[in-house]
Amino acid sequence: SRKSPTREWTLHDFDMGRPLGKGKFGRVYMVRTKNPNYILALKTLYKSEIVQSKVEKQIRREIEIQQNLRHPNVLRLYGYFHDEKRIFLMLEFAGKGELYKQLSKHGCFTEKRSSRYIYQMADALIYLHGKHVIHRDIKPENLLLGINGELKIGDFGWSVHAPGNRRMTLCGTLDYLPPEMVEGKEHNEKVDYWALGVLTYEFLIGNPPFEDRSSVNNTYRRIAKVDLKFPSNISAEARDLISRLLQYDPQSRLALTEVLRHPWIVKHRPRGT
Ligand SMILES: O=C(O)Cn1ncc2ncnc(NCCc3cnc(NC(=O)Nc4cccc(Cl)c4)s3)c21
Repeated sequence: SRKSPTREWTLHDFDMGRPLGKGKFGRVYMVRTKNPNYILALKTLYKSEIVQSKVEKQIRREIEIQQNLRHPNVLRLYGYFHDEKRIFLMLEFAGKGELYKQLSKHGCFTEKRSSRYIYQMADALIYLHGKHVIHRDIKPENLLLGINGELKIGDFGWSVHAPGNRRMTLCGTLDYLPPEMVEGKEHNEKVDYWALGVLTYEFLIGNPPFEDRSSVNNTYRRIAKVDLKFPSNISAEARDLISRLLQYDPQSRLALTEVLRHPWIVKHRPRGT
């Protein structure tokens, strides 16, 4: 009895596998559908916690947005269902797990590995922005790796349809916020361009460019000032790309199509592509 994507799913449709990790709102399990045997990741979210944290609207928006996305570097959300206590997100299983675990294990990535990830990010962002979706929460913690090491953007918990200017209850790291959001101004998809620059920096150096572990206010100040410094071992091309993305003025940030053609990206592409 193949389930049509729209028919109600229940927990009985799955064989439970190993836990993959636990997030703030619940655990993620590797599961398998019964017939046919299809592997996926089941994220459980407790309704009580969602209500307490007032994120029910965000979850609804995430489900509405992510169910319509189809891109090799965007984690699929196949569907969802709920029981009296929990909501379950049926997600594509990312075979190589969380990218940030690799980043903390290695400290930082090589220029070749970083460049290939940034190419995939730019390609996915062109797709998302083409559908007027701003991710707004690009950071290593929200990136996963598919079975062949390909990057998958997950967790659209903060994504919105452009343009957004909702005051973000700032939870989690500020390191990826652009000046316009730090200053509470209206923002558009160019916030993802800035985050791509921060991500490139963090892949290569191992920490984000404006980090100040001692004070949140200093991080704000360094972002608003674009107080950008590079260690000496970063190639000139990498510095060039990062500097063209970390521009104070959103309109001056390098177009994503230009990122795909940037020398630092092209030189590390697999041969013949
Ligand atoms: O789980 C791991 O620890 C790692 N892991 N390993 C492999 C693997 N394969 C797939 N998915 C994984 N993890 C789930 C990634 C997510 C995708 N989408 C999400 N959405 C969300 O959390 N939304 C959300 C929650 C609470 C509030 C709000 Cl506002 C929004 S979480 C995997």
